[in-house]
Amino acid sequence: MKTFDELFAELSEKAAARPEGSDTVARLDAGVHAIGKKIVEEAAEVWMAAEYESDEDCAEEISQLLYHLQVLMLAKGLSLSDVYTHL
Ligand SMILES: N=c1c2ncn([C@@H]3O[C@H](COP(=O)(O)OP(=O)(O)OP(=O)(O)O)[C@@H](O)[C@H]3O)c2ncn1[C@@H]1O[C@H](COP(=O)(O)O)[C@@H](O)[C@H]1O
Repeated sequence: MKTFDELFAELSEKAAARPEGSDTVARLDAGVHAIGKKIVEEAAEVWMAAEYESDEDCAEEISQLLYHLQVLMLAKGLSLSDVYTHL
């Protein structure tokens, strides 16, 4: 288990080190347009899970949406504080 901040730190390291076989690196290389489409897809899956699936499935979909939002933040060069300042 990891926190939002811990995942962001891990993904930031992946983006910098670009290890072989990293899904995150491949998604960053695909660009903002592809990442944005994935976010819309994951958001829809969160919605459907919330209405029709178990709480556990819904929580898993939410985790995936958070992951893809972090990938977009990295693609855009946004930090956690850039986002947190608006919370
Ligand atoms: N938390 C996640 C995470 N959540 C979601 N995903 C990706 O999002 C996908 C979920 O989307 P779908 O359910 O739509 O699955 P899919 O249809 O196969 O998705 P596509 O690959 O076709 O886009 C998963 O298959 C992963 O590719 C994640 N990929 C990685 N992480 C974490 O990110 C870190 C770095 O991962 P790597 O870059 O792969 O080393 C690790 O801690 C991982 O656990």
